[in-house]
Amino acid sequence: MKQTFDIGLIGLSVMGRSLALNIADHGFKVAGYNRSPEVTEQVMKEHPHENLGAFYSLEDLLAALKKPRKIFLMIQAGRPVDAVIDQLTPLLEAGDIVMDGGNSYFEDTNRRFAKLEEKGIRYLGVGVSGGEEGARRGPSIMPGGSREAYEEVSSILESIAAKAMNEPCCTYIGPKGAGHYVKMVHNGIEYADMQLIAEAYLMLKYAGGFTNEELAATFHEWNEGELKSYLIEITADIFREKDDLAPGYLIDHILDSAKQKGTGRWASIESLHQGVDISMITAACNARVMSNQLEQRKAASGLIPDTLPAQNAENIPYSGDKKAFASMVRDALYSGKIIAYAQGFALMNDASAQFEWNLDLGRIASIFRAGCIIQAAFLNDITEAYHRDKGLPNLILDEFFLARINQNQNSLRRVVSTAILNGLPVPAFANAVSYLDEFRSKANGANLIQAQRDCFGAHTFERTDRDGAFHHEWRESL
Ligand SMILES: NC(=O)C1=CN([C@@H]2O[C@H](COP(=O)(O)OP(=O)(O)OC[C@H]3O[C@@H](n4cnc5c(N)ncnc54)[C@H](OP(=O)(O)O)[C@@H]3O)[C@@H](O)[C@H]2O)C=CC1
Ligand SMILES: O=C(CO)[C@H](O)[C@H](O)COP(=O)(O)O
Repeated sequence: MKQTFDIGLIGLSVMGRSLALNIADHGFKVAGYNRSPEVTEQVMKEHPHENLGAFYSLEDLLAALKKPRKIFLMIQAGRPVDAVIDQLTPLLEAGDIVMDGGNSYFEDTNRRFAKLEEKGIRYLGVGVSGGEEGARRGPSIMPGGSREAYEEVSSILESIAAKAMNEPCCTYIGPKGAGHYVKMVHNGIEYADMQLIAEAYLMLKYAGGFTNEELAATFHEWNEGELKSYLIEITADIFREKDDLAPGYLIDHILDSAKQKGTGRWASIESLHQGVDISMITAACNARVMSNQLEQRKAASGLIPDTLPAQNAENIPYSGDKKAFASMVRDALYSGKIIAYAQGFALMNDASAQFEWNLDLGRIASIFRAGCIIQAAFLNDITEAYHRDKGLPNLILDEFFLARINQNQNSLRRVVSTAILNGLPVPAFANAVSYLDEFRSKANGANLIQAQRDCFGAHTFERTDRDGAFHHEWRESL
């Protein structure tokens, strides 16, 4: 068989077929393969393309690829990736390049990288974001692993990536699993951003009495300013969608219980390992978990009133000025968003040091500007913040974001207090305030924790007035 294909794409489900067609559109010849042959047949029937060829065995697929062979896996993360790598390995040669574009756990990517490196096979863990539409028209791409291998596939990946200010939203991230790590944090930020938007919706709907049309108009207006982003844009449109199975709006017929595939949870678990506070991302994961407790929530809502009747009068959230109320929620959302992104970037900053990955956070922010789910106008501001200071330890400390936080923190506090007084759950907003206060406060109460630890376990403490580790014989003189 003639080796005429530039790249092999394994997995032709939603993401794989969209990427295959995107690559084919850019003039590269793509050899497509899917475990279930009927999927391949369907793709070829529904999306015929002069640069896309169908293959029904891995042997035939590999025989058709130019050397060194470039293979892109776009399959279910976890065991399937190991299974396919095991099938591919005996067919591969040293120098071939395997890329995993799925949402793989970065530690799995570290392991696969090392295993294939022993055989001289070059491995890239490639984070891809943008959903089906992004994959088809231009995703944000986060490749990590062998840099030398990246240089050989960069022309393909950079040509299919989204473009922001004429720059491809694709860059080499770092060694081993760094690309999948960054995708994991991207998804963690995605969870927090979505949770903040959901909480803003709760506030406007239940505290402010906004109708779906008013919600749509408000979110559309927000999308014209600093909050401009893909998630705000789709949210605005979601409120306008009419139901096709029942009267009214679709949003009001969707079960109040959110699913997750796990990438946000990985970010949260990893933050505990690393010792970095990403409380808003963790809160967003927990909010989805709690939303799944439908039976218990139903029982509890009948048992626990949202506010004490005597206090109801004080809890009236606003005077009736919907514009002013929306403006307060908007400012709170913007502050919350800054803090959520600050947490995600702080986690990556720490990983960069701990794993010696030398992550370029400014460049990472710049590839999030288009193509991905968290694409937002303010990623330009994050990019600029890292241009001002490459080693910025926390985004909140950048002059631009500091000014915005100081301008809007009052709205954030008012939204959280209004929500709490009215029994509306706002875990992401509440964690944003707590994080800010823990970050800015001169006193966190940790001196008392240290005293307790030393008292019950002689764990020692440091002093404010002299160096060293001290132990005190507590309660002896009492
Ligand atoms: N959907 C999305 O919006 C996004 C998805 N991703 C990630 O991209 C990857 C692909 O996602 P998506 O397109 O949604 O599809 P799925 O995650 O649903 O995966 C389906 C694909 O995996 C293949 N597969 C599953 N098990 C095996 C196996 N043991 N051996 C070989 N192939 C197997 C399926 O083949 P078969 O048809 O034979 O079952 C099919 O091609 C996932 O890792 C996902 O997390 C990343 C960004 C966005
Ligand atoms: O990777 C993605 C976007 O970048 C997926 O859309 C994301 O995995 C969705 O995650 P979950 O199902 O956990 O909400």
